[in-house]
Amino acid sequence: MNERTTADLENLRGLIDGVDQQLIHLLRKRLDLVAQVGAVKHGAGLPIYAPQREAAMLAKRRGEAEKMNVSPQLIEDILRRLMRESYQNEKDVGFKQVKPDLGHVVVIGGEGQLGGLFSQMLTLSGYQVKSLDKEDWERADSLLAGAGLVIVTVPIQITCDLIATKLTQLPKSCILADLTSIKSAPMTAMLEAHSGPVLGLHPMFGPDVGSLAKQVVVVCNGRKPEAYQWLLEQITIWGARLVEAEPQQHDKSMQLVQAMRHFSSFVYGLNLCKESADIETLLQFSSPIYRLELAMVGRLFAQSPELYADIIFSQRESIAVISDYLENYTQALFLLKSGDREGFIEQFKVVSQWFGDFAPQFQKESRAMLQSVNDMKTD
Ligand SMILES: O=C(O)C(=O)C[C@]1(C(=O)O)C=C[C@@H](O)C=C1
Repeated sequence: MNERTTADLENLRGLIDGVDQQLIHLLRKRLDLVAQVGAVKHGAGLPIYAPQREAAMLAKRRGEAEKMNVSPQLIEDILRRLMRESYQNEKDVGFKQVKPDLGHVVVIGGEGQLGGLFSQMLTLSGYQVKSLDKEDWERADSLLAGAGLVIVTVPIQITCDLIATKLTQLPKSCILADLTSIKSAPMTAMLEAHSGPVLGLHPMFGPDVGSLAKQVVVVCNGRKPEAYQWLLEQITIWGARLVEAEPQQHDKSMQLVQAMRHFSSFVYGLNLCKESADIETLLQFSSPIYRLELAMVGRLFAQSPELYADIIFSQRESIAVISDYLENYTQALFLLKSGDREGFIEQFKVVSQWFGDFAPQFQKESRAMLQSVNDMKTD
């Protein structure tokens, strides 16, 4: 680089630094305003996530950006990232307490990760939360006495047994709820053990989400829904979206969404391990989609094996779903072994048609994800 080029670059980079510094000031200003919005919402009991406001704001900013020859997608990406920050910050202000006269809440398994998250959200909403874990059963009677809500969030294999043996003497008006990732068996157990209000919940997210904004919670109505409407409202104020489902319908979907998905990720990892694949090399040659896929599989093995075993082994019906997958794999492999390229293309077209409009929609969504993966690269 000659001296002139160096000087020009230095000058321009100095100006860019100035603009970026102004951005930081603007971000600070926005965060302060969002904190004020958070306080107003907290007072009024309004949900942290305001989809209509977001849609209207994004549409306006996109239009304004376009007029100034700035990519509309760029401003949308930036604002979406900023709003993620808003959810996090608004959460820390706390939430309106929908049911101040509830009495205390007992979270059975409160020291677990998901139990901890719900305990935190309830505490941020002004409830008195007591945790009942393995070592606390001796004092269970005193912990449970006068409870307005009991939430069960223990490993799946012990959930039903625990409900049936330990939760038969709850106060009549107490709400009994669970967060188990299957719903039929725990719902039956809860309805048998307790004659008061019963509610099945399945949070469709892991405990590491920063906030509940936009996250989905599946709701299975058990008994006396009028008694627990406040809890559903409370969860909505935390920003989550509620999706009602019948327990059987939910469990059937979970065989595909969870058991089959996690099982095939497990086998993917197992295969890489048995093939002694060199991850460093794989990453070196990886396209963003491969890196993302590897990250999705790899993240499984950073978590608890017991948790995944519980999810995969929780429904015997999953075996049929996973066996079907194996059958389809075998048939597809046969196409390859027999050199049936035409057969493969035929099958591909059938599946494309079946995906319909979702295929291009998923392509668009994944493009944004892949670009983020690429942005994260540092070497
Ligand atoms: O306007 C609000 O209600 C806000 O909470 C602020 C804000 C934002 O960051 O602009 C954040 C979350 C909402 O979903 C919508 C917008």
